[in-house]
Amino acid sequence: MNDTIAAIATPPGAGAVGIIRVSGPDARSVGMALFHSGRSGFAGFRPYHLHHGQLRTPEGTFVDEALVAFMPGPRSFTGEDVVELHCHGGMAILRTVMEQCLELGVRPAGPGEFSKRAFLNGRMDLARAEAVMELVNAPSETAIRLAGAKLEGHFSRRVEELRLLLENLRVQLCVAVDFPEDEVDCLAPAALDAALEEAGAAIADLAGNHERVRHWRDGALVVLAGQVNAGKSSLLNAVLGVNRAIVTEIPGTTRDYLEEPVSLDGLPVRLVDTAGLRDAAGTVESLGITRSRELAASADLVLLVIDADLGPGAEDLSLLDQDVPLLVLANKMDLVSESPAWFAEAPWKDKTVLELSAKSGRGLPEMLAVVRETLAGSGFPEGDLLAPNLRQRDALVRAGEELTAMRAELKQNVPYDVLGVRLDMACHMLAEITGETAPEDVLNAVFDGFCIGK
Ligand SMILES: Nc1nc2c(c(=O)[nH]1)N(C=O)[C@@H](CNc1ccc(C(=O)N[C@@H](CCC(=O)O)C(=O)O)cc1)CN2
Ligand SMILES: Nc1nc2c(ncn2[C@@H]2O[C@H](COP(=O)(O)OP(=O)(O)OP(=O)(O)O)[C@@H](O)[C@H]2O)c(=O)[nH]1
Ligand SMILES: [Mg+2]
Repeated sequence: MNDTIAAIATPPGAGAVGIIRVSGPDARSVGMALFHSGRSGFAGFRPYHLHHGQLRTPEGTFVDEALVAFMPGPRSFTGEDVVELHCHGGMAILRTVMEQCLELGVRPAGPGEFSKRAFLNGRMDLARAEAVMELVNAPSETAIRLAGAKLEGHFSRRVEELRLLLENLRVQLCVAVDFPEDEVDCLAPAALDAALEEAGAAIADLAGNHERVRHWRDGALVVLAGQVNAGKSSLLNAVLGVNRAIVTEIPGTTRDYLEEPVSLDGLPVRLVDTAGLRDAAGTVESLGITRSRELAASADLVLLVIDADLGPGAEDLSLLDQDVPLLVLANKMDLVSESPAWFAEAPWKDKTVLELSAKSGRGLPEMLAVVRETLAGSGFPEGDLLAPNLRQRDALVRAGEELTAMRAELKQNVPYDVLGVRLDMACHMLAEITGETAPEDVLNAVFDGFCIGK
């Protein structure tokens, strides 16, 4: 933490502007060494101001025209001195500037190292650092809102509340151990059990939000499956409004699956077109079909596409055996004059069968509305804005398990001082969420998942 780090903070590729961030004790001097102001009166960086000038090598060779900002610690993103070099956004330029920084003794930052420094310098707690990354990776507007609430600290505050609740209980437990004869103030087993039940429910509720908002946060996996030639790829194209997938009248056109993000009125969906199912297929196609089946099995919703005119086949029936929500799409309705007879036959008569035509677009909006309704129910759960990520959910679950175990042991008259150990453990798990106490391996696991420059 005593050295100075730098990284390209903007994505690779050409852009209008590309930023290199430098953080650490030498940030200012590195900036000063590279920067040359055009102004005669320039006497050094003014904090939080953008200075216009040139970046040059020590030999005086021009590297780029740039804007440079200096933010002195501790009032900076990392809490250390920070210099930002706002260059032109070209990879060669940014690499050259990076090389100049390294010449000056700066070390290239590892993944998440800026955020890790911000955390270690007390600029933000662990859950908020993770929220920054969740914000960057947010696939939808709703995901932005979820990450935003976390970044603002609402989630951390709720976890803190719960931890204080448990710590308060811990104190009462200690008092009861130390003054067993003082019956008035001592925590009776029934009262302890009730308190544990209440805290456990609150923790479980918060943990449950992870799953409740999953579709909104990550996007639901919706898989187009069914026999060859049913019109799966045509439907993908119709939904996207562009000819993304190859469509031909030849059965077995799609071999590899194809995933595209779609927003259904704000609900993010990962729509996947798969290789059509059939028996007699070549090696490549068979491998594709295996993937189709795997995808259908892991989907949040399968859209079973059936050629309305030809009717379902054995492969379509095989998809019904899976324990996955499924809608039947009777495609090519433009080819039939009325609802085909197979609609009324088992097992199809028990299924939701939506009539549509990828060709004419008929029934498409209705189908998308049903898909959205099936996945999202009544809409975004407003009360569930405090959504733990996987790591945070697991910590909550483990804290909850300690409370459950405590209640069982309480029933078996396990002494309070022994129960106290479990309560300590539950508090510790909650403290790991905000990073109040977090072992090095927890921190590394969190920040290693970040990108370089973050
Ligand atoms: N150019 C640039 N844009 C950026 C960032 C950045 O580092 N650089 N950010 C990086 O992720 C995000 C903004 N997050 C930031 C959070 C805190 C501070 C900061 O300097 N805080 C100080 C001073 C606050 C003030 O004076 O208002 C502080 O909290 O004490 C800067 C950026 C998004 N945009
Ligand atoms: N008339 C009509 N033809 C359609 C419709 N949808 C698709 N087709 C035609 O059906 C044929 C197969 O369409 P695809 O979208 O490639 O079918 P697929 O299910 O992706 O086929 P595979 O990739 O082989 O599994 C093409 O000739 C399409 O033009 C429709 O709604 N009406
Ligand atoms: Mg296809």
